[in-house]
Amino acid sequence: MESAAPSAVTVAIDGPSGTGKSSTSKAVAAKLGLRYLDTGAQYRAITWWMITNGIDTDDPQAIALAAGKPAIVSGTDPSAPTITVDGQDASGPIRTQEVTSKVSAVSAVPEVRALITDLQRSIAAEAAEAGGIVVEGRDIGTTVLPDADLKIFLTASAEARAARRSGELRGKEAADLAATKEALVKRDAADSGRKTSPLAKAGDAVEVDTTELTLDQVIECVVTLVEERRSK
Ligand SMILES: Nc1ncnc2c1ncn2[C@@H]1O[C@H](COP(=O)(O)OP(=O)(O)O)[C@@H](O)[C@H]1O
Ligand SMILES: Nc1ccn([C@@H]2O[C@H](COP(=O)(O)OP(=O)(O)O)[C@@H](O)[C@H]2O)c(=O)n1
Repeated sequence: MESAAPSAVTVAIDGPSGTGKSSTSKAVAAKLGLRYLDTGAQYRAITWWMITNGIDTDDPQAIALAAGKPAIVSGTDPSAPTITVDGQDASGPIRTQEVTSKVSAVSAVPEVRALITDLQRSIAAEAAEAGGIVVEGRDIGTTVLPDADLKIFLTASAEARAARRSGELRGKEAADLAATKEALVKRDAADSGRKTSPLAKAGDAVEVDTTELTLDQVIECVVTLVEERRSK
């Protein structure tokens, strides 16, 4: 007799920058045949659109008024995730230091969060019909998908996270370790301190400290947690 296909599963992975959310989520989704959504990329995309359209990113009212204008589309194949804004590939421009330094201000605007949250929920609902999804961000377990089957909250020391990030930047945009750490801690504080759905661990999330773990160990840990959840 053929074994039944595994039931659909929705996994929420949250945590601050550099804890390994993207790398882990992509690998776990690929291994388990799930879709993958990088919600940070969506906030970066709307920020990039604001900058290129001359909207003052220090003006929440101007951001709120413009928030509905760009069409942001995420491709959810974990082996080749994509992000477009008004049909244009935005995967490169959303990773610049300028976008990184402005994204917390844009993502704190409630109108932006409401629009992007709706988008995320519809992507997750569609994926639930096709095996499931790993969604990574800051407020997935607390706000976007409070009924997710499994919630993970990744942490790591600021030192480890800065070292990982500056390793990525080397040769591209010069950034020393101290400056990277300072920018990262500042962004954590902004994301954790905002009023509307701040970066936070959901009460029912499993916390995994990745400071002393390799990426492969983190992936294995999350795959095991998903499989345990699926077998219940
Ligand atoms: N456990 C780990 N040990 C060492 N490096 C890691 C680990 N997890 C992720 N990385 C590396 O750190 C960088 C940031 O990881 P990423 O997945 O983008 O984090 P996040 O999405 O949480 O910001 C990447 O270069 C990634 O390869
Ligand atoms: N669910 C989410 C995801 C990201 N964000 C915002 O988007 C920014 C960029 O997220 P990201 O996941 O690309 O950041 P990194 O972890 O890659 O540095 C964060 O600093 C938050 O301001 C958010 O507010 N809510």
